[in-house]
Amino acid sequence: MDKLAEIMAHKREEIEHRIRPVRDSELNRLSQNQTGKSFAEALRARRGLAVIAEIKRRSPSAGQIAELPDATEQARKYQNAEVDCLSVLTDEKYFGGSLRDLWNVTDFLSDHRRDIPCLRKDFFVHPIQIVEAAEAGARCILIIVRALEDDEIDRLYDAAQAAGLDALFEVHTERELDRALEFGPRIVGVNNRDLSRFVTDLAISELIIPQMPDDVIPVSESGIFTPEDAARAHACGAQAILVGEALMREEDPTDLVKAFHQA
Ligand SMILES: O=P(O)(O)OC[C@@H](O)[C@@H](O)c1c[nH]c2ccccc12
Repeated sequence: MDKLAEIMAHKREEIEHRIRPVRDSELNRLSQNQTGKSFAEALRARRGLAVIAEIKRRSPSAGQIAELPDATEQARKYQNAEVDCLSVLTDEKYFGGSLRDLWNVTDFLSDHRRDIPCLRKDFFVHPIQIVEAAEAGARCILIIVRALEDDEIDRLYDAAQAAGLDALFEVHTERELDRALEFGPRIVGVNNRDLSRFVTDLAISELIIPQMPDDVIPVSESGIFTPEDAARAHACGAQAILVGEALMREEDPTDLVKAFHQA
């Protein structure tokens, strides 16, 4: 079994005991709590290349990246570095994150009156995870096209919209882009990393981003370490980059974020 299939199988099992029917009325109520910028608005507000900074302790491909007992410490660094959005990994088993991290981070941001929208980065399969995301203060969820059936994507995207959340559609091939576009996404990320084999190649963004229609916000994800990498992503049309490991490894990410913004 490839790694993504293994993670998805685990995720389906992990959430099984939390699954219950989720009504539109519940999602609509959640949408009323939201304040501040949406995820898409924050990306569009940046002139030049927007930066989505990820809080990630470890991953199946990189192994251990950072100890980080408290996710808000990293959120503070990212906030000071003036990133445009945050991505908080909430998967425990493979990435060492938790839903608690997301709650802590969004509490921290609102305590400091910082309007930085957060993505709940996890393997979404059921609308209950969208309820959890919205309750924890996320403004965006992730839809990994390769990992889901069409009817699951439909159900997740409908639920996200009912809850007032954006969805980042993640693709890795041209075929997956075509599939994603059927759903009318507003934000599409090209994962430069093949989640089945963990090979990373920026040429994947260079192939796929130019094929996106003008009304989507193109994001280049994974394997971006240097300002030159960011410039490559920007040059092929990315409006935003999603960066985890490179920023997690900086004692102070300010200079690197600045260089990414100017790439
Ligand atoms: O640490 P990197 O190489 O900068 O990558 C960040 C992000 O793109 C990556 O963590 C990621 C992209 N898609 C995912 C889906 C699930 C978990 C993680 C991911």
